[in-house]
Parts: sequence; structure tokens; C-alpha cells
Amino acid sequence: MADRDASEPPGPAAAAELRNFLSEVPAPAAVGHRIVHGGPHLTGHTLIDARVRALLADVADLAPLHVTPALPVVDAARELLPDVPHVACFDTVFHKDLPAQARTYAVPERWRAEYGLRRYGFHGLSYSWALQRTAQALGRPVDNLQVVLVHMGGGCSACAVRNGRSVDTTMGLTPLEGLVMSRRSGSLDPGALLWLQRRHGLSTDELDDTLHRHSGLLGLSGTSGDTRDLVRARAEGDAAAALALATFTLSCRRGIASMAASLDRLDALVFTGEIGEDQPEVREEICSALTVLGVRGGLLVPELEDLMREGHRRVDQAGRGVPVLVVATGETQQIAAETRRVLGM
Ligand SMILES: Nc1ncnc2c1ncn2[C@@H]1O[C@H](COP(=O)(O)OP(=O)(O)O)[C@@H](O)[C@H]1O
Ligand SMILES: CC(=O)OP(=O)(O)O
Ligand SMILES: [Mg+2]
Repeated sequence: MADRDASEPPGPAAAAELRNFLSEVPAPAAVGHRIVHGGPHLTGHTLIDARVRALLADVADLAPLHVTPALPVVDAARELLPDVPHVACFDTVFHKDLPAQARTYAVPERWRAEYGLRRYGFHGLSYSWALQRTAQALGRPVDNLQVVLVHMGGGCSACAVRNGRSVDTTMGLTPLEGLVMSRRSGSLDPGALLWLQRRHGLSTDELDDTLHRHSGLLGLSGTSGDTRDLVRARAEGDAAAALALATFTLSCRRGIASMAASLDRLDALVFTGEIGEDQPEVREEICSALTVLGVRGGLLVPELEDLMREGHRRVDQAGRGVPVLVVATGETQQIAAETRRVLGM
């Protein structure tokens, strides 16, 4: 269930699927749930009780691809395992202390106060994991590191970390802002959305569906939201695949460079997420064009099995600029660790 593609909500199938899964594994002592959005009130990982469940329902529309389909899974799990604690682990927690200037949108006070418009940031479980692995790999304490972390998977984002804390990130109120993603658009001129509604009569539902499910790499290529397919297609002369990859990697470079603007120095650039892990062409195309930040191309390509076994690899050529690391995605391990922490296990 944890590996399900977020673009396909589990819906009512959740209980049956979960029952099958549980019949195949040892009885758990606790369950940790990845919840992408904690909203304004859930600012720490926490035991799920009736109050927390109600707060989750209240923020679901801020992450419709994620929290909406996660709720039936939470309910099914709590029903199937009523005697074990269930813990909600949030993507947003890592970013909870974003500086005011980084979390604020330039809209009137009323929108910020009444509607709660602000940047939250996501992929925090992945970033927490990647940050610890980066500190290990560099042999330096987390609280003295200034790094840019980039998570590229179904959703893609970048984050500036200063002394162990997230100080800026590309995702916003919802996980739709920022970098071009697999099937999500990332940032768009807000004027374009107004114009599409006024001039072309697009409805809210059409915008929602198109921006969340038919854009990004998929929308650009017309064939796939998976960089493995696109790298292959580009080599065979597919111009749309080439444009999709070029647009994607430029968007990642812009994201990385904008994150660097919140740091004094760049101790490392860190890639994680499925694309970050297993698409060396994308890493190379991003890094070789970031010389302005002291990042260099000519990256090493570790065997995926080595990366998975060891958890992280430095891929820059020593002595040639900013260290570049690849960290195997650790959201699941981070959820397990946070769940134990919440329960004092
Ligand atoms: N090179 C790649 N390797 C793996 N997944 C990729 C790659 N490029 C794009 N993807 C997309 O990233 C997603 C990875 O799956 P998953 O981890 O379940 O999604 P998410 O990152 O949204 O949690 C899938 O939607 C997949 O199509
Ligand atoms: C927050 C988010 O975009 O998550 P994912 O990459 O898993 O879709
Ligand atoms: Mg993922």
C-alpha cells in the first residue's frame, strides 16, 4: 500500500488490499501512516485519535492527490488493527519553522489570515532521512550543514537546509507548486489560470484534473511521466520527450538555484526520490549546467544495488566542486523511526 502510485486513489479497495497485506506479514506493534499535509494545527507527528482524524479530514482538500486517498487507508488500518497505536507522520513537519519570508505569499492580509494562505512545503520525511544520511556521508554534524536537497519522484521539490532546519522549499500551500513533476505541472503563471477560466471557460474541476494528472513530464511528452521512458524515447529521436526532459531539468536547476539563495554556502547538493536515485542522465544534466553554484558535471554512476545496500553515495569527482550525493529514498524508514519516537518505543 505504501508503494501505491499517489495518482490512483485506493478508495473502497483499501480495506481488502490492506487485509491481504496484513495476512502476509507479522502482526505489527504499531502503524505509521504517511500523511502529506498536517495543515495549520498538526505540526508534529502524532497518535491518530478522533480529534486528529477530524483535523485530517479538514486538510484533505489541500493535498487532494495524497490526503484524500490516504484517509480510507487510515480508517481501514485502524479498523483492522484496533488494538495497536496508529501514528500520523507528516511531510509538512520538517518545514514547520520556515522563516516568515519563506512561508509568506504576497497577498493581502485577509487572504493570509482568513483563508490561511501560506507555504507549507512537503517531502519532509524524505528530506529528514536524506539530511541524516548526508551528514553521515560527509562526516559532519547536521547542525553545521548548509545543503540543497532535491526530491524527484512522482512529486518533485527542492529544499534549502541551514543548520539542520528547512529554511526554504519550492512546494507551497499544496504539493502542486514548484518544480515540474511526473504528472503535475508545478508552478504556472497565476495569470494563466485566470485567463484559462475567463477566456476559455475552463472549470475548476478541469483545471484541477489537468494540472494534477495530465501535466508535467506526461503532459509535455504526451507519452510518459517516467524519465526512464523519456530518456529512451529521446535517444530514438522523440522531440517531445527531449523537450519534456529539458524543461524538467531546467525547472530543477531553477529550483536548486533559488534554494541556494537562502544559504551562505553550499556544502552539498543531494538527490533523492525515484528519479534522483535511478536516473543518472537527469542528475548529470542538472549538475553540469549548475557551474554558477560551483556544482560540476562528470558525475559518477553508482550501481543501483550498491546505492540501495549502502543507502547513499557521493557521485561528484573529488576535488571538482561542491559534493553531490545520491541518497536512496527513506520515507518508509523515516516513518518507522518517527512512529517509534512518538510512542517512545
Ligand atoms: N526514473 C524513474 N524511476 C522511478 N519512478 C519514476 C521515474 N520517473 C518518473 N517516475 C514516477 O515517479 C513515481 C514513483 O512512484 P511513487 O514513489 O509511488 O510515487 P511518489 O513519488 O509520488 O510517492 C511514479 O509515478 C513514476 O511513474
Ligand atoms: C508531496 C508529494 O508530492 O509526494 P509524492 O512525491 O509522494 O507524490
Ligand atoms: Mg515516492
